Amino acid sequence: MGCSTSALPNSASTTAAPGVGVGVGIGGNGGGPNAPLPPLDANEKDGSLLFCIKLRRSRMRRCSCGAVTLQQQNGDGSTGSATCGDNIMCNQVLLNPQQTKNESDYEKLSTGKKDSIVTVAALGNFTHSVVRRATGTGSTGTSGTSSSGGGRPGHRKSSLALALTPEDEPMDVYTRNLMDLKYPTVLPPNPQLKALLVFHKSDSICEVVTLACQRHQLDVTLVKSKEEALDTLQKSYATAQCYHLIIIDARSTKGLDAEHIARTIRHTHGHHLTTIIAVCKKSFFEKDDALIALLDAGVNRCIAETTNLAMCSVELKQILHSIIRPHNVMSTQQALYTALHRLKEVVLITDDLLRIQYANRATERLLNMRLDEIISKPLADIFVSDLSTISEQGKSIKEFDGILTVRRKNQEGIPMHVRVVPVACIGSAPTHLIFNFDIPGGGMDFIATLPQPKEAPRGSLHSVRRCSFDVRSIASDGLRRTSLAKLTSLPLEAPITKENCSADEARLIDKVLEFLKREGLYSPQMKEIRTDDPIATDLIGALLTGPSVYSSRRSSNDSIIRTGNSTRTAIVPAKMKANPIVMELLEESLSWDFDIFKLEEITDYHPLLYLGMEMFRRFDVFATLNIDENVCKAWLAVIEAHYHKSNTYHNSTHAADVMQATGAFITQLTNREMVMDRMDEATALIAAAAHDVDHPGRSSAFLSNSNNPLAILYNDLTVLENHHAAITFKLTLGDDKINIFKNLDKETYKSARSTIIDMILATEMTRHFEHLAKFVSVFGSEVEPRELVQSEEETSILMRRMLIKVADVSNPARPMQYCIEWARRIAEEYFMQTDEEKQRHLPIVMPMFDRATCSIPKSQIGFIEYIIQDMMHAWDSFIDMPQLITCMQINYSQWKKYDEQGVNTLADIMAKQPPVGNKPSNSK
Ligand SMILES: Nc1ncnc2c1ncn2[C@@H]1O[C@@H]2COP(=O)(O)O[C@H]2[C@H]1O
Repeated sequence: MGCSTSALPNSASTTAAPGVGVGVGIGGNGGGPNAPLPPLDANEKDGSLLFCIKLRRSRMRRCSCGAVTLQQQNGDGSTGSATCGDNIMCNQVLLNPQQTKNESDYEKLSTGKKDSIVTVAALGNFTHSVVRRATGTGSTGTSGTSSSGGGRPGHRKSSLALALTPEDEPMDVYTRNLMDLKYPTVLPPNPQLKALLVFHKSDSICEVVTLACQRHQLDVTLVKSKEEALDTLQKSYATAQCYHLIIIDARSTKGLDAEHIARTIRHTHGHHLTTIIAVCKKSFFEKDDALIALLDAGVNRCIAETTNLAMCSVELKQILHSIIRPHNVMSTQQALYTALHRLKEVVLITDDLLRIQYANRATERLLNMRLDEIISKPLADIFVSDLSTISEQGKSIKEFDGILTVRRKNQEGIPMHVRVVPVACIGSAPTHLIFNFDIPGGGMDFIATLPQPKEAPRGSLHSVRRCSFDVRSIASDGLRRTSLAKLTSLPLEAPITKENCSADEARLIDKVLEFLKREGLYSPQMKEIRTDDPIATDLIGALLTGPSVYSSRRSSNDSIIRTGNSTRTAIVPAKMKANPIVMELLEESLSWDFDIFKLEEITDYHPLLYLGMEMFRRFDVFATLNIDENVCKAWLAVIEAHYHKSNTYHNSTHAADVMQATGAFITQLTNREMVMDRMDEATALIAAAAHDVDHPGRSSAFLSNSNNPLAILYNDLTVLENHHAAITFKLTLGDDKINIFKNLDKETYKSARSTIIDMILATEMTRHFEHLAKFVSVFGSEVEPRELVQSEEETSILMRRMLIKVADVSNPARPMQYCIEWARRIAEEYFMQTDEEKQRHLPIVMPMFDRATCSIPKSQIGFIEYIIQDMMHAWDSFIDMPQLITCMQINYSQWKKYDEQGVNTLADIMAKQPPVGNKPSNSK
């Protein structure tokens, strides 16, 4: 007789009968009473499998961490307690707290007669030796039996069932079938294990350790110093390899400082789950201080030196089973946490006292708070509703399901459908409560940070909700239905249109159109520039036209670009977080009415550094690039230092402003479930931060007209943007301390670089209409985007280009007070260019931008009408940010009013403004 075993993989069901005979059955395949254990397959070796095990109670003990472990059967027949291996996961755990279905498991174990036998279903990494020790059977004494009835034909049997001798007492049977396993686990990785041996010299001990590793098929690398060890680890990290086991010679501090090495490794990124073993002198085990110091430094286990290969091999085997394998299992938690974090649904976990222990990204968005503002807070702080029912139900392990009102940071209350699931991680009382939020009716509109104007007609947000970023479906679904009319009515068209033709011909024409589009046939004359409006003509002409217009004019050999000064020193404020005013302001850093000028002021003209770090943090850029925060900080500081403070407009505040808009757009895209992946977000933010770096405060046309070396270098083509992109990479790659890309693998780096360059080049205004028209024709078309462009990647490129373009010139769509300040800054910069052109007798690129005569309102009206308006409508239709349109319209009306009132000069306009730094009037 024996146990019937599970019919399905990774699970077991038992129907153990009283008085079962000695038996070890695997997969329900009958073995004779003395049949040897069949070998475990790969899954069984490394996976977390459900085992059905019958055990004598007296051989079990409860470990201090709450798990039930085995009592070991020593070779001499005595028993010893199985210990809780490394305080992370119990050694030879039979039932660990997370794996028990309910508390009765433990009760059954602890209350039955001392020597009765229980059958437990345990999820773990058991091996034959563990099982043998559990049952007290040696390799010869075990025999396999299994019931024939338990397994379903056709299914792989992977559970291991054990039973004790027939003379054992009747069993207090606890039966568990596979359905009891409520939550499936993620199978851990099953890698080829690699060991790094750090031995000062290759003596006999080192040799034995090496042989023992090889005996267990470990791939061994031997190094002789701390530096070599760290270098090897660094290299392995960069090539996505890893060492699972590091064995350090700790016998003497003369050769190697094992404690220091262990501590350094433990603090190195990616090594929190690496198993570190110290080989110590036997004498160390007589007093504990040296060993404890090693363990405190992060060593998992200290083993005694030996020249006996068998002993060393057994020791290593134990380490493989009891530490490395559980570590592998634990590493899979990262996958679960990532899934949880990326979930669109709001998930929040509290402890039993309702203090928040975990919140995913969706929670941050819902509450409009950062993680560090959420974690550890009492739940009552974020709920308006009374939580006593939840507490009560939680205590009695009952789920709660009801409507509660949650309070966002701005005190706005939102009624939410909340489900609360209590979980007991240790013992029987719930230790944690899992909160899952829904909006009644399913809407997610609460996430919008600014009020939506009533007049903006919108399709339901549901219509554009997607599980992942899929530009094609966005275009074919929400965008097309809600805003197609608006988009297609834009005065932008492909050069050829299809009329009166068959569907096949139309498709062919579309293909041809796309081909033509890529040849850059969209031209600046797509919108006629009114000749009676000289300011608009000047500005728009200068922005949209390439250098040829001016190339025939006279030039000068002077250069305005300061060359040879590529290593500006960047000052990184030591304690960025220390300034509470900055921190408070940055809390709003994703709002469209964010006050960038105040940030400029309170950071002493380092807005890019502060805003940049905030954006990098909010969008997990450190993790995405696998880079230390300090490298990012240094990078931002250097990039910021290469923006020219003397420019009134193209300085680091503009870069920070564009980065802020980029962050706001990414958030809005995510809110509408058009999710960019993490690398897309990171590259977009990097491109935004660097897109105008080292801008000389003069236009490309000016550089061409003045024979500036950059214009010569880039043949008058896209001069500034080429320079911004090139210097970004020159600076970044030129100094390891700021190289934010250094940990990316080759392919990822290549792709990130190409995206960043493409985005920076897209900010060039001479191709403005080309980019806009492509965007509109792809995202506003009746035709599926896939038929218009070659790949999803191309569609995504069009979207990213438009994102940075809109961010770059979003100032006319900012709240009025900011819009006016930006207009002042750009006008001042244009005036300075005109001043210099006059002074140096260069062609005057925008004669109307003369400080003595210029009408600022007219220039802004022209800029909005010709450049901004269509683009904002197209972008708003795509991402649904009606506040862009609202602000733009208010600003436009204001410029019109100023124009009518004859308020023209900068001085007139500024006299009418409240000082910047106060909240704008049209932001809410
Ligand atoms: N408010 C504005 N008024 C006029 N021109 C602007 C305004 N904002 C941006 N621009 C121009 O648009 C250009 C976009 O690319 P750049 O940042 O290189 O340079 C910018 C300015 O020349």
